[in-house]
Amino acid sequence: MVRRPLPGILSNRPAWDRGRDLARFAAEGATDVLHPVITITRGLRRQAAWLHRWWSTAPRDRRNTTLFVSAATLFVVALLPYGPVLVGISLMGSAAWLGRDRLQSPEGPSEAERVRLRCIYEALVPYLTAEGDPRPLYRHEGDWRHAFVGYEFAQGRLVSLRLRYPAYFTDGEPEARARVEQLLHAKAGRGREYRFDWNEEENHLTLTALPPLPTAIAAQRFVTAPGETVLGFTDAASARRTIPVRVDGTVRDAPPVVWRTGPRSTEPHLLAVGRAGSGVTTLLRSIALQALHHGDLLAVDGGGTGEYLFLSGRPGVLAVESGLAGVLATLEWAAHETERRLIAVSRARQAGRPAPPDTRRPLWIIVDRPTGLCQLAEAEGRTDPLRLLEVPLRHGRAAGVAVAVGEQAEGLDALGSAVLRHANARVALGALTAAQVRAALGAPPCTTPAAHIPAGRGYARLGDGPVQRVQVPATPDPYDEDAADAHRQAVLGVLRTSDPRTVSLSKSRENGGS
Ligand SMILES: Nc1ncnc2c1ncn2[C@@H]1O[C@H](COP(=O)(O)OP(=O)(O)OP(=O)(O)O)[C@@H](O)[C@H]1O
Repeated sequence: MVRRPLPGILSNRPAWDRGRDLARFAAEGATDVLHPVITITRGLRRQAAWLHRWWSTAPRDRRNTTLFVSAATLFVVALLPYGPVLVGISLMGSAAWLGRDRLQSPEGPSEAERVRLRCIYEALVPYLTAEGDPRPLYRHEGDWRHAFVGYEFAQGRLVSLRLRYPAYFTDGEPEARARVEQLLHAKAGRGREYRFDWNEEENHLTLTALPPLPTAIAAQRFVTAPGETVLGFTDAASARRTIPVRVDGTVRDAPPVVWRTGPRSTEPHLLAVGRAGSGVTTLLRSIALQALHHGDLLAVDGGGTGEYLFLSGRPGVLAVESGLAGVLATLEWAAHETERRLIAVSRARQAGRPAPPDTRRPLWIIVDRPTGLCQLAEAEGRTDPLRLLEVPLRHGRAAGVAVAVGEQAEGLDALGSAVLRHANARVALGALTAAQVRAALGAPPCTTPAAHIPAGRGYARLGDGPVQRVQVPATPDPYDEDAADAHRQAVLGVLRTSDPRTVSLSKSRENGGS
């Protein structure tokens, strides 16, 4: 009888060799048997990670809506016959699909990406190492994997990088941060905007390449409550909510920067600064259009360019002035009106009555480029227009008067203390230096400058809040023939909807009236 040979692992090889083979054999067998479980677990983990990422970046209102819809769907499914079983099977199926081995896309960075990461690591060595550190995180020929805890590339370009830094790095000093940010900006690829999030508690820095903000949103009636004004649109991650906007004939959600005015506002007045042609007038025009839905408006055109003349004679527009005499008369009236409202409101409050109706409609004072007029007033020995603006600035909040001032960045110092003290909603537009943005907002810009800055692009800061990127909606002078026709028509469309005569006419047409 022929004796069959024993399997290799049971042959007369050394005992330790056989032990190792047995262990490998058992591990391979277990992996084969448990493969579906491992795949599904990996898929579930990927689903959970995706959900966590979405949850931490989505605006709160969207999270609440999704939570509500999911809970309602689960409730309905639970009532259906076999509903929970079917949901379980679908979940496992999608987890198995997500968790499959993706052999085509090998884990880890490609050779070119590894070279890029190593280059960034080496460049950071002089900035993040201190003499005497026995185990430096950053050292020449060191391992970048210990320092870079997360990274992402898209089409060969770095789009996010999360790095650790030693606890002794002076991350509280703006200059030290700026040095690291400048270096990363250069190494990660110029031409894009980057945001840097410093986590001082955990000694982590996250760099994120930001996509440009959309520039296609034009003037329109925004879905806001009374007292809310949309200054522009920002990143989804830094907005608390989204609002529906019409863009090229379709409606989509966009995250707005909303400025609140009125008696409970902590930033009742606004100051916008920018370079020439950066879009300050456009922002003030956009504010004026929104103001007309609920209030009355005074417009002072200090530049005398006639860019507010389209507002003259519209319902709710009390005056549009550009000459010094007219401006002084208008601002004097505004100061008296503020005092009158203040007295009326205070008397009503003392008598325990609600504020009288003639104080409730907000009054808006839009002042574009006042410093030129101040110079003129001084030369002619007349009252300083900014001095007349002090009463609305000081008492406007209680009296329902909101002031929005626009000025060139170079004229910031000439604005006077009342504007700088009371106008706490701030916007800085155009290609300003970091120092100019800091002077305008009281805080540095939250991103590196973009290579191309479209008109209406900049930063906004409400009070002591965070600095946000902002893109002002395109709101040209409708009589400006150089502006896009669609944008001019959009402005005229908003004016029509805020005209009570047009609104009542269209309502009566809808009701079949003549
Ligand atoms: N958000 C925007 N979207 C599209 N175009 C804009 C936007 N903001 C401004 N523009 C365009 O840029 C040009 C300059 O805008 P604007 O007059 O508002 O700037 P400014 O800062 O007031 O400058 P100026 O000193 O020339 O008055 C205009 O042609 C305007 O239509």
